[in-house]
Amino acid sequence: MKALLQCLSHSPLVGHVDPEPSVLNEVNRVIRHSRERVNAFDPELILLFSPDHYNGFFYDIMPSFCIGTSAYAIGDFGTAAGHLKVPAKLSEDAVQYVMDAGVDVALSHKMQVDHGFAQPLEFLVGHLDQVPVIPVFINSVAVPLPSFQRARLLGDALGRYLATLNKRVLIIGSGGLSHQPPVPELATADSRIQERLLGSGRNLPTEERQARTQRVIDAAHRFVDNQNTLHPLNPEWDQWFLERIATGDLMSLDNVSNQDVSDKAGKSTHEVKNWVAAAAAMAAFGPYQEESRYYRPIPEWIAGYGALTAVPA
Ligand SMILES: O=C(O)CCc1cccc(O)c1O
Ligand SMILES: [Fe+2]
Repeated sequence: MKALLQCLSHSPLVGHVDPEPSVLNEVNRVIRHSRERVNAFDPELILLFSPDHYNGFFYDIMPSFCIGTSAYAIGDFGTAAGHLKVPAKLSEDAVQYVMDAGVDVALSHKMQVDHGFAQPLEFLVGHLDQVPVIPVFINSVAVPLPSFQRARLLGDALGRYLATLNKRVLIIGSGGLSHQPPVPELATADSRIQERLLGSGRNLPTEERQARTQRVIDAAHRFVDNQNTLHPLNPEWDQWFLERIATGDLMSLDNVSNQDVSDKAGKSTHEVKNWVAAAAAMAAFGPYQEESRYYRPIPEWIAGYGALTAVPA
């Protein structure tokens, strides 16, 4: 087997605001099962699609997509900090391949990433530097956003690139599903936060980092008490989306409009484009089939929380 697809929601609230033990145990079993699956597959290379939450990408220059030849995780919310093990030459070749395929992806020789990248690596392989990983950023919060179709085409091009390498590749899509945590927006932020979104947030002083973390934690507690304090989770939308990914029905997602997703499922739901890109990359190896699926709305984590594993058909 040449490729394994693992899509997984992330939330930095894991360990900070947890659901009741029965739910937490259930999710931990799902994650453990996925980790065992990954371990059995024994990947030689990981292709990791993830968003960022104004920790590494800002409005000074905001690309739709970016591939890193080197990446450093900041360790927000207590997630793993440090350098990812990035195969620089393969990442750079991937950029060229994707450009030749018609998707003008950005490149970073010094990519700063957050829990979106670190959490799935921790959960699925244990460490940031365990297995070589090509990190791919998809802008999922800073409007204007790329479309579902472009995310699919990015994934397809990267999948075709990977298929030339003749390696066992684990393809990870990190993020989603329906959710809208309190991420600031440039249009409505006060001038201090605007400065942050324009780039000064790249290296937040400790107290500001703590305040930012606490603000999200407080919002999660309020959301658990009253699910109208943020955009409600949307299990129906999530299930519909999961079915599209599970069945490889990716083209039909091309017609999903960004406005519709924000309205129905919340503004951070665009993170699911990382699942779309990952699934498209998997499909470049040939037809795939779902192996396992999990879903549960978890207000404590401000997340429609899902996991989906697929293997070649
Ligand atoms: O870092 C932030 O400010 C937002 C964090 C955040 C919260 C809940 C679910 C997520 O998927 C997420 O990324
Ligand atoms: Fe996120």
